[in-house]
Amino acid sequence: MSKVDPNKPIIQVALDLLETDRAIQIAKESLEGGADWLEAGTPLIKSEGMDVIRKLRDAFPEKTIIADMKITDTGAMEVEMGAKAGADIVVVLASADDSTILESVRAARKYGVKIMADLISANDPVARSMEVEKLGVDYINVHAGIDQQMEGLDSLSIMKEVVKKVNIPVAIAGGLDAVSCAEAVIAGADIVVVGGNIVRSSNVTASARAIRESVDSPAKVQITRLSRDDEIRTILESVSTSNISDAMHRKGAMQDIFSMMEGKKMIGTAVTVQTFKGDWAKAVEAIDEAKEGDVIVIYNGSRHVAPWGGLATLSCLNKGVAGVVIDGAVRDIDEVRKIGLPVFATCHVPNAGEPKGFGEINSEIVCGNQTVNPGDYIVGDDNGVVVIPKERAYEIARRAKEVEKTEQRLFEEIRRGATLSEVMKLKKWEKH
Ligand SMILES: O=C(CO)[C@H](O)[C@H](O)COP(=O)(O)O
Repeated sequence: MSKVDPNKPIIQVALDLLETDRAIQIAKESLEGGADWLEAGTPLIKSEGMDVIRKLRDAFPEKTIIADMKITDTGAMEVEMGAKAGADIVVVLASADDSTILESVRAARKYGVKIMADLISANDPVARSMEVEKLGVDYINVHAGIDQQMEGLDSLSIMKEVVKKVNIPVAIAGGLDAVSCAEAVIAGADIVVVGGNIVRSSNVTASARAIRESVDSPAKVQITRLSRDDEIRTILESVSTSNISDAMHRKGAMQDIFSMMEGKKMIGTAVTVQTFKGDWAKAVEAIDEAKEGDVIVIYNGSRHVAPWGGLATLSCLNKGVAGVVIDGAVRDIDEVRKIGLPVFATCHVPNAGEPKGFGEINSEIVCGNQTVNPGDYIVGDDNGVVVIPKERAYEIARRAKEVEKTEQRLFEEIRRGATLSEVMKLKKWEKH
């Protein structure tokens, strides 16, 4: 049964998956890495029903099992379901009505299980944590939900307040990794709830072990703070344009624009150029406006006359510009390739136009059939180029990272011998 030793923080692995057999396999691997408690995540319970709790209980008779049911109503009935299926702890939303929390607590006492109250989306989480403690819950979970995390909410600052106000064990959840787990433990967390950074890892055991080491020796973990822009760029470095397209629900990919040099990745913030067939003045003037780490994004609209070539590419390299995207043609492709700056364009041709000077720098443009504003994040690789609106850059980067993690785990399962349709249970998830 569930106990919390103040000197040994608990790692609760959140099995946010869709299939029981994969959940059991990943649970085994995470236990090997040092995880303590197994949580049947909300998506897993919705996908497989309470039977997943029964199967986890059969597979891991000695382990503490949490049913993350996020109960909002009919507290007694749902706690009974969780308890009878074999859970030790049942999760109730702290934002549920007091009557639901009280009924959940009463049923928990009757069936010999504990209640964890999840503060996700609670209006005043610190005040609510004190109220639910009085209502009799056994644990509090300070939780930034997965969608909230993607928009930058983190649970640590709230948890630091909650631990000062309640006497019951406090869990923390929401995108935790080895570094944030260490910070949470230093700040007083008794339980760290980790989902994606363990269960979507290609090496679940190693990821769980890294969390184990960090919660057991948090002082040894190096904590670095990045600016938001650096954080976005660091995440975007580790994902592909395909991952980003998935994260954007297939929006954002430029049409008919291709890498002119295979194997070169580009990440940067847009300096936009609107110009006209072959007029290269504004395109070249934009190099002087660009800062290090920018990408020059040009609408030129001709496949036959290039507004860009080798000399402009070399000027960009000198300024630290991250790359160039042209809805139109590029020339001097041999020079451009030698220089090595990432250039993406519709095609390459020999013809240059004239520097007439029509057009504009840093206005909204359409490039590759996508709207691009100055400052939007532009990512290019061998798949093509995607535009991420600057207002959603952090969120999309985080979501793309989740896509990438999920794919890494799928690659690992296919490497072990399964086919893609087996891993994804395609037949089951075809539309009914
Ligand atoms: O309950 C959840 C989502 O509502 C997750 O289980 C919890 O947030 C932990 O997962 P992650 O570490 O991926 O955020």
